[in-house]
Amino acid sequence: MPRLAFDIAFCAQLPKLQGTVRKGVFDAWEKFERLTLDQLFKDPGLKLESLKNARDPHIRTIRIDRGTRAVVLAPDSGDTYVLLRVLPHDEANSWAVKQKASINTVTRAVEIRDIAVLEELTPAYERIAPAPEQRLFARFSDGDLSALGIDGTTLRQARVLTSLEQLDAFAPFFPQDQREVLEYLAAGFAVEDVWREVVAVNLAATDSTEPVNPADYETAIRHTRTRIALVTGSDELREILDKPFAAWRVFLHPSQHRVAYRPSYSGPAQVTGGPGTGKTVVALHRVRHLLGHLRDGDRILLTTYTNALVAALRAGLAELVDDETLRDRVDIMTVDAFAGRVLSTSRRPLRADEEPARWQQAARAAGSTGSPQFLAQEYKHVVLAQNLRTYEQYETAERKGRGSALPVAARPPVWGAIEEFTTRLASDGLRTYLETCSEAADLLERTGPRYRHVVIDEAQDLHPAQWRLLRAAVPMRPDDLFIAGDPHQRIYDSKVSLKAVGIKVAGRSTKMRKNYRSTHEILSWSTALLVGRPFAELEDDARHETLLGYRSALHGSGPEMHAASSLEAELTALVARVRSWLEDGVSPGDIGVSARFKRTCDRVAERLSAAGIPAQRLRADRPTTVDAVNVGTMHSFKGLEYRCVAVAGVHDGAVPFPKAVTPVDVDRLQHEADLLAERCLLFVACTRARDGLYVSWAGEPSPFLPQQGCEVEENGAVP
Ligand SMILES: Nc1ncnc2c1ncn2[C@@H]1O[C@H](COP(=O)(O)OP(=O)(O)OP(=O)(O)O)[C@@H](O)[C@H]1O
Repeated sequence: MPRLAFDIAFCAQLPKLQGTVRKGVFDAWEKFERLTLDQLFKDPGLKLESLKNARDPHIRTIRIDRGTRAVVLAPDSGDTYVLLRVLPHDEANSWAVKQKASINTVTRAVEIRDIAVLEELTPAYERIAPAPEQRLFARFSDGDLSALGIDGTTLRQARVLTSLEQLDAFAPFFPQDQREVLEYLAAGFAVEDVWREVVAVNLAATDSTEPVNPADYETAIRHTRTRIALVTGSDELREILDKPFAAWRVFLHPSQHRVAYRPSYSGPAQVTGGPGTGKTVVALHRVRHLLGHLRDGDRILLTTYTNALVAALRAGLAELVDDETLRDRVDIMTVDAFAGRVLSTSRRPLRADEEPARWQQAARAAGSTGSPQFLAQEYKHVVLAQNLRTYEQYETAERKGRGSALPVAARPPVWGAIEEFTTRLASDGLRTYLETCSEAADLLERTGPRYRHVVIDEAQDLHPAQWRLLRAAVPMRPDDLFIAGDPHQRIYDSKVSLKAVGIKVAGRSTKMRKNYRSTHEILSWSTALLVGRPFAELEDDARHETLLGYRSALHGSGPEMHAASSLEAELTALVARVRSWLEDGVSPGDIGVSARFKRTCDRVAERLSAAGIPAQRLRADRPTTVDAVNVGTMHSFKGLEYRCVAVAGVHDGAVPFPKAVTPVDVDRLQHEADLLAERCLLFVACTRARDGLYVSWAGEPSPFLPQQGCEVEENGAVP
């Protein structure tokens, strides 16, 4: 019986396709289910056409609706066809004639390459290439490359390349598995690592050790589980077409699948990786896996840093686990909310803006000369972080990570101020979030854990007191903690390693390197914001994390910069940018605008609304809306994503925000950590973008932005 399968590149197009086109795809799939191959070829509605001048006779097109066609792989053998792309009529034809399908004899998967473009590019690059020994892949032998699945044609083409930029130019046209191998090698990985990271994970999706038959597409399509979805029923297809989120459910990359669905980990496990590498997706799948093995009475805590992310996780889990009773066995909340629930306290959490005055009072009462900022940091980063309860403990405590000297003789008044601060809070019916976490951890350490598994997303910003609480929430057993995080996205001032809080993940840690969210152009620009800065690992702060091999398979236009002469002019240009995204068919809910300050966000939302563009401030319980542009601070954008993102107000004096950076004379190390956190904040805001990124400022640009080296143009655009 014929079948129509779907290529992952088509799924990536889905969010942008009109409803009528999706319906056309559904109808076409149904015809494949109903008709014989012979009938399909004769069907007047489908028009399964071969193409004149096609580089590969197996690449054909079918009609989807008036003016739209799908390009399909229609092999000679077997009766499974693969829908590769859906495009306007002429574009579909001109793309289709240039493509060639083949079966990778090492990974056993089907690959598609733009053979016409590759053949056109190669001689031009060959002419300007230096001597062979100076080229990009000179250090790899033909044998090594062939063992990794590079075929003769790709080998000739790859051999002319001399730089990463040239590889980037070729990459979108190369066959998919071979492209990945070349990108890993170019990023500095050894042949064995590439085998393990790319080839072996793809092979894991196959079930055969027989020699590969390069003409047997039926088998190869089944083996291409990382890129081709075989849809089993109309409900499944409807779900994929209606909820793009469902698409990655089908296409969980083998490296993600391996981590999420490993039957069991002997202890805490960790997944790290740059923005958009699917850490949240993996964490959600892990919850799904654990749900399948829960014993009676067992529960799971799925926790993260902000309320907006809680809402996103809740929505994500609902997409992934249909059974409501099963979902009810997962508590999804922030760590702070969990602490509040454990303590069931009626004390009100202290607001950040109330803190300095209270520290001032406490210092005065205790005769301490420490500034409110110094005392607050001492309490947070030394006392609470090390869980110090008595002056004797504090007197001898190491102040690791602090950049200010505090001789033992100077400690009594500091301790006095801290005691004064906490006592006054309690008597006024107040509490700090971290104090609550610490007290909740004490309680659980006494009364025992509440969960069988704890899964943590955005783990990089958690404080040691929060870690102590999570550790106490689950017994030390296999599969106790599953941790997802990225040290490059630390935007708060806690810098703690898992090792320091006694959580050992050695041997159970995986790093994701492939970004599924942003285009290569957005990603490389954003990554450059962090280049050259040291990032301590989440696992062990004595070791450094890198973004080596971090890459995106998606291509698109690069970020746009806009320099304005005043805030008014900046807002006018921003409104125009948002309007042009809308005119290009982007829906309002797919657009996010972020800024460093709430007041800038208010101005942006007002200006958009005044221009007749629906705009809404992000709310903790509703991270995105479908019918309005989402406007929020850079902090509130953590963990979210939008098709198009504008980051406004990126001027000197705002990014970094001086008040968020501890002065050097208060604490040198904290000063550096705060500056880095501000830099990461800009990185986080920019990496929320999938297809379009726009960054603007008025006056002097943020020193974090790459040098613009130009005057503000009349229209403000930076060339
Ligand atoms: N295997 C996959 N194939 C296609 N898309 C994927 C895949 N895995 C994840 N995605 C998509 O990539 C995007 C980023 O995923 P996710 O939010 O899990 O990344 P993350 O690593 O948690 O990001 P961040 O750290 O920036 O918050 C999402 O849109 C997700 O649906």
